[in-house]
Amino acid sequence: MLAKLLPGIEEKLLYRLLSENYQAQAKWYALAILSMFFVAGTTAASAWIMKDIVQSLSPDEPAYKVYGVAMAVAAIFAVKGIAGYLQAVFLSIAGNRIIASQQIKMFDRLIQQGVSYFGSKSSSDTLVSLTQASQAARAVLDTVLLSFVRDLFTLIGLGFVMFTQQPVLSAVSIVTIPVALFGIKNLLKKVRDIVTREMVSLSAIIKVATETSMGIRVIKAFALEDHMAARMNQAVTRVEKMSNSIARLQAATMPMMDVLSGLAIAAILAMSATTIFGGRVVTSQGQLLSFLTALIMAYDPARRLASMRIGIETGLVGVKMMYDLLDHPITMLESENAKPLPEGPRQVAFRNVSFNYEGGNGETVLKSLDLEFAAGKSTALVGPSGSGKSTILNLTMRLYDPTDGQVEIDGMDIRDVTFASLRENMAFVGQDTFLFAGSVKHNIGLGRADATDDEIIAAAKAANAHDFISKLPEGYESDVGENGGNLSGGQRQRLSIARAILRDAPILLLDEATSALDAESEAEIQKALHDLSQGRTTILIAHRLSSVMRADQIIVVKDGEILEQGTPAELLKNENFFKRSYDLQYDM
Ligand SMILES: Nc1ncnc2c1ncn2[C@@H]1O[C@H](COP(=O)(O)OP(=O)(O)OP(=O)(O)O)[C@@H](O)[C@H]1O
Repeated sequence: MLAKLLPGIEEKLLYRLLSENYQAQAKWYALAILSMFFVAGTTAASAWIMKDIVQSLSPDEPAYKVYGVAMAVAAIFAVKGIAGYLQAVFLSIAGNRIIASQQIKMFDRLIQQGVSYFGSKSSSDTLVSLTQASQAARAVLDTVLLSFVRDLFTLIGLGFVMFTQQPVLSAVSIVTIPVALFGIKNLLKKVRDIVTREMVSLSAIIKVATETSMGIRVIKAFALEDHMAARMNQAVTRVEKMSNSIARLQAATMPMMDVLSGLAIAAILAMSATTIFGGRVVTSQGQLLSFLTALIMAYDPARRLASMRIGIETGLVGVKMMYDLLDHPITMLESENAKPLPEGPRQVAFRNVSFNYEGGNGETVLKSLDLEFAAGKSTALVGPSGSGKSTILNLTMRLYDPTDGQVEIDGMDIRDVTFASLRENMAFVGQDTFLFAGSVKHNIGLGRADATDDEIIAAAKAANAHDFISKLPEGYESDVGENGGNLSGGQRQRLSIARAILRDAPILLLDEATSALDAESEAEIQKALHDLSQGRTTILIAHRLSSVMRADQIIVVKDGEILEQGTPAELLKNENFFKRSYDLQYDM
């Protein structure tokens, strides 16, 4: 119904926002609405009582009447004050709950999304949705409620006072309403467009800020300070401009309403001296004062009601962003019939797998691959940069689904396996080691939720990390800094190896797991990883061929196809890609 009263507004969006949230916060909204009735009632009463104040001051009236009116005035304003306070508090409680619940809902949706979703959306847009959009949802609900309940009922109350006191003059003042609405309609057209552009610019500010914080080393090394400052300046200026435009549009309703009310009051005053049907329009001073007070008091709620659509339009831009995020189809769904992996040796196989990235350059990254990673054995993937090695690991972890064919573990299509079971069975160490905010212990402990302190220390020892951790100011309790910024690349890598060791999973995936280590540490960790890989199905990617030589099997991938395959010794026997790379690296 509301949407019908507000033609032109995105009805579905508004209806959905209202139906989902009013129900969830019904108690608080009911209390807020109840308080609003009191605010509306007491506002009308405070105008009505003007007549009694004037009349009670006449010398003919007895003193007790003056006391009575004085007490009534005190009571009306006390109730109005309390109701106003309660209305604001209840509305805020409901509003803040809505912000919190929408943020949680959005994050739940976000975290369920597959990796491809994050590739297609910028992190700054996501941040704007999480912060601004939920605030916008609250603002729209507040506007609708305040305007439709408090302002509308206040106006009805004041209109009642006006009509009962001065029917003819009230009829005259109503003439101004269509004029005001016509003016507002013209302002509305621009609002949505400007607010949308403001949100985009806001996202640009966040993007520059995040990039500055993440890439500060590159910025300093290449003296990009001015470049970044110019980008920030541009984004900030754009938001400033948009905000000013919105403020101008919103404020434009004020002078319009001011002029209209001034004209109405002047016309009414002039008319009060007029005679209609042989009698003066105004019969008593008290009634005229009541009427004028009601008219002046009606100004604010009328202005808010008139500009309500601007407020709603502004907020709905954010609400749309919020629903875009909430409604975005989950890009990686667990199958309805998904089951945990049964006991098994954990052989991994690619059956006729083809794959290309959505939003990639359109080229097929993996071409009808048939691969077998023997259970409990280690297989090294070798090949030129961009040949598809990391993509093979991505598909093994089911970060993406094959475009064609299937990936199997012990003969079971991994699309039929629960995510929990799939992840439980795998440990991964990548070239970009990511650490989370918190202590060293916390970061290693993420490998297995129930790990004891002793197990964490044992994993750190196995990853050759215990010595450097012990030298940190607070040992295992030391903070790693944002994305491990307090640690060196090699130290971060050792922590992520410790995390994988702790996980103790039957399938081990290593993507350049030792790339950030110096030769000495690398040799030690190679040994640790080699020990770890014993009895586990291990797939490792390494550029240094020394790491590869320990593998049971080598698969050479080029342009998404298998070029060569065999044990290291077998491959070295013939003239081939692997042999040439080997000779080049060892300068033979
Ligand atoms: N998220 C992605 N979106 C689109 N294209 C991608 C994505 N990740 C990789 N690619 C493309 O897929 C191809 C294979 O990349 P992949 O990372 O698997 O190669 P790689 O053999 O592991 O390379 P490197 O040895 O350099 O790490 C490349 O052409 C790359 O540009």
